[in-house]
Amino acid sequence: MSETPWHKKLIGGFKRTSDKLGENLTGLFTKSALDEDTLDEIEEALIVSDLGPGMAGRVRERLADGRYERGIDEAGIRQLVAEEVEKVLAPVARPLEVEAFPRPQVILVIGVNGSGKTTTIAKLAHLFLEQDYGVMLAAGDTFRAAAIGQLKVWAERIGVPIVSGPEGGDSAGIVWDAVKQATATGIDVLIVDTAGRLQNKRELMDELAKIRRVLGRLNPAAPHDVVLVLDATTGQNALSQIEIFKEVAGVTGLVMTKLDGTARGGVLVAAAEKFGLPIHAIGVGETLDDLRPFDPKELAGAIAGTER
Ligand SMILES: Nc1nc2c(ncn2[C@@H]2O[C@H](COP(=O)(O)OP(=O)(O)OP(=O)(O)O)[C@@H](O)[C@H]2O)c(=O)[nH]1
Repeated sequence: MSETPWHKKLIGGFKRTSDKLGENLTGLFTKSALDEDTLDEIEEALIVSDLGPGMAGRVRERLADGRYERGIDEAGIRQLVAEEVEKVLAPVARPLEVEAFPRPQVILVIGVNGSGKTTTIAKLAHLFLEQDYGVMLAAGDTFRAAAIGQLKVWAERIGVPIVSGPEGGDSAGIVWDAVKQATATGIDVLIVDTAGRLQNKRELMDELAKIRRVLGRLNPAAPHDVVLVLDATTGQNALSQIEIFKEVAGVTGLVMTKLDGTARGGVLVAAAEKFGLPIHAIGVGETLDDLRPFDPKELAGAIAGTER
């Protein structure tokens, strides 16, 4: 495996998760036969590591199939976990591709405040710029002046145009202007920030529906992507957010952030297993280079702690 800075970051980012897994498994390794009690404890250790009941059950089954009659050590269990995690992540690992025709491809970014939405938009824009695409941002979260200001700062820093309006302005109107401008200037990707007021489901739903109607009038295929940003440090709460946003916004894919700051990285696997939605990228830090599409094998190794 290559020792790129990203690889180091990935391993470092998931260190807390894999350490926690190790902690939960400590004392369970046995050189004698794996009895029912030990299998129960291993299954439990995987569940409290946020990997989800499905994963825990499968690892247990594999351990119980007789092959490990003479026991298994920590490295052996980690290897099994890595294999099972890779099986779950491989089908959902799907980078965002720019393929809309006519351009621009419109990406709505949704998520609760504080999930890392603004930073993720900047990071995505940076990724697309690296691939030589023309990128524009739209400050569709007009609910808070700070959100507009923050996005403007990012736009300036990475050098992309941004369409914004005043606080309390009509977000659908901003999106309309942005699509017009993006089309006129040959932009490839338009990334739209949206309000994250999950507290008021009705308002949020109405606002997103209005944005969709406006977009649809300019291009029936838009929005091409509806990307939900999730904060991994919220653990199981991230799973209920997927449920709600799927209902109100028709989520097409996920980005999970802050995997560096948490021992709850396992929730990424639980989310993949429960919803099967594409996972476009993961965030393992605050800088622009900290968002990357991921390699399922590499990520599985980082989560299970087989790569250090
Ligand atoms: N450690 C870490 N911090 C992150 C990551 N992504 C975002 N953050 C930080 O999380 C905080 C919130 O991120 P924002 O991008 O402002 O989140 P937001 O969802 O737009 O939140 P509002 O601006 O409150 O709507 C910031 O301090 C970011 O630097 C990540 O992958 N890792």
